Amino acid sequence: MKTIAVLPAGSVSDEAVKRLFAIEGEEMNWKHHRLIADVFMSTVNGISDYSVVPIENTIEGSVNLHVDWLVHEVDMPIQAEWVYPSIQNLIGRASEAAGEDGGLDFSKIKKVISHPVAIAQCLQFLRNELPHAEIETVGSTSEGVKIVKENPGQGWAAIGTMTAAANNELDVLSQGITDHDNNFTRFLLVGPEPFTARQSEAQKTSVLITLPEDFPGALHQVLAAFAWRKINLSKIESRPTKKKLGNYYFYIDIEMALDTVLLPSALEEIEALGCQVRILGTYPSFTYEQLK
Ligand SMILES: O=C(O)C(=O)Cc1ccccc1
Repeated sequence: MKTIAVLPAGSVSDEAVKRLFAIEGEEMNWKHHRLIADVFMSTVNGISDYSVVPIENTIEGSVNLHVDWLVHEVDMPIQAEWVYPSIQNLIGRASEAAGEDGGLDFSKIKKVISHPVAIAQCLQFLRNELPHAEIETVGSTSEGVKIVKENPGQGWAAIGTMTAAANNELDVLSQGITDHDNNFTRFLLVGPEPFTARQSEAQKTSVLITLPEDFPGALHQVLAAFAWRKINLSKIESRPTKKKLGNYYFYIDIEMALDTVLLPSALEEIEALGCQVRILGTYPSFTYEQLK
């Protein structure tokens, strides 16, 4: 039985990983952690086999804190990626937000608590509907819902999943409040062993490339090494190396497994240019449709 470290029950991550492992005959042991740092450390310390990391969102783009953990704090390969919709809801007590006319009056909600990514997904809603409310960030959406549950009578609300609302016996004050439809999150499964519970034709490899200093056109040559081999890149993003202001590495997702001849030769060519190449993993990629 595999042990999986993930944010608390009822979080988007928890719902998402249960979808990935909804396979007949697979039994899992879940370890819930309040903070993403502890989710990572659980596998680093050998307590869990895999950690679940929300890495990118349709609205927000990369979750930089999580990318940085993956790159700077731990050295664990990515073993799978999958996509899961993140549907957010305003959760609280209808009795605390009751208007004079019997409907809901959001002006009675004094504070909204949630994960920063969930707040970012609902900014317009918050601006339009609860402009007066204080915003508080916590380690996960489900933690916010739990805090609301434990503090009745305060006029507090949380942004979270329907599962978290049900788990905590709270009311859904507004359903589906993200500013854009089609709001999906890409999750990574990281850990020492390959993920073999499901197969996918789509394979990806993620690498970090650091360019040599004082080499005009280096990025162009890196991209050329992929381009002339017709290797598809699905993402390229620069992030600070944290060593010196203005120094960056490139985080690149390649739509190909590392076992094909083409990709190792492209990476060799890039190293020959004087670039540093670090492989973050080569792994299967699952769409939401594949997991339904
Ligand atoms: O806080 C959660 O529920 C998470 O799993 C992190 C998150 C938050 C918002 C969108 C996707 C993941």
